[in-house]
Amino acid sequence: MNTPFLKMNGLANDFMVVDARAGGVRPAPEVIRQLADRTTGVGFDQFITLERSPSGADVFMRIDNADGGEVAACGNATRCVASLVMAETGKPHASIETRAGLLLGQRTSETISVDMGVPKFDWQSIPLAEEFHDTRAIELQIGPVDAPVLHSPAVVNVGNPHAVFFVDDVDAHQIERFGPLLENHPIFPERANISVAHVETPNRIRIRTWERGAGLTRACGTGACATLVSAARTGRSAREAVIVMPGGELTIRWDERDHIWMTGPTETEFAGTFDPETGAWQRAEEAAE
Ligand SMILES: N[C@@H](CCC[C@H](N)C(=O)O)C(=O)O
Repeated sequence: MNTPFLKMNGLANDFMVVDARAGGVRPAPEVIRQLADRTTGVGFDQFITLERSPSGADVFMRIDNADGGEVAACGNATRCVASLVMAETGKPHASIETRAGLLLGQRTSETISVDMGVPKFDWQSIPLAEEFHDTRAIELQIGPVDAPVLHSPAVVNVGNPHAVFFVDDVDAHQIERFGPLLENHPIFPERANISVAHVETPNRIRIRTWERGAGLTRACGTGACATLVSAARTGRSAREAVIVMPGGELTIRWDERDHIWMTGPTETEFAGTFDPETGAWQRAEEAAE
């Protein structure tokens, strides 16, 4: 049980972070699933491994969902990693390489801002299993054909695939029930993250997100980014808004260069050690007793 880790979160969307640059080891998928369990494991939404960047960025961030599947983007974790790198280097900025591309983070007073890159709207980039020329509202619905519960989502790739259903009340829908159905719908060959969004004002949107590979989370950074660009491109919101989630608020801005900026807090909860082979773990303070 000798591999150190940090337990961190961004608005209660939480992560187990391991530094492989310092000898840490990324466990096998079945051990990640075991560690993700909130009763016997550390409990988290994503497992984050920091590696040396082959492209000269400050760090390469590898992302595994709680189900053990590797994915290319994680907004809240990107802020947490940016915070760690800036503390390490003493610089007010950080470059983070991911499978979705190079992301730049910067400290802004008490929070962290990250340039999450440019959204992709074409159906092949989401990706979708069939051609849709207008991805602002695709033909997908849940419920009776003549009275669908949810329908016509906007879809976008912000480093990962998202579907956003615009509704009048995000708490009026059983996202725990329809989330898995939509996440695994055949229209999404790589599955998808599913959000319901209520545009309260052009600058304030409330969302709940069922995450691919993690389920219902308290916040989703890429979900917030996907929602903002989908609301703005359909004329429902401005290009900057506060996104309100059960775990807290993010400010998302879609700038004039088509880049999405995400700003919000990060938190380090505790340190610990674990065995990457067995999944045994303990908090640092327990080890000190
Ligand atoms: N919680 C993350 C999203 C993590 C990955 C997502 N579940 C996926 O599978 O694409 C965020 O804050 O963006």
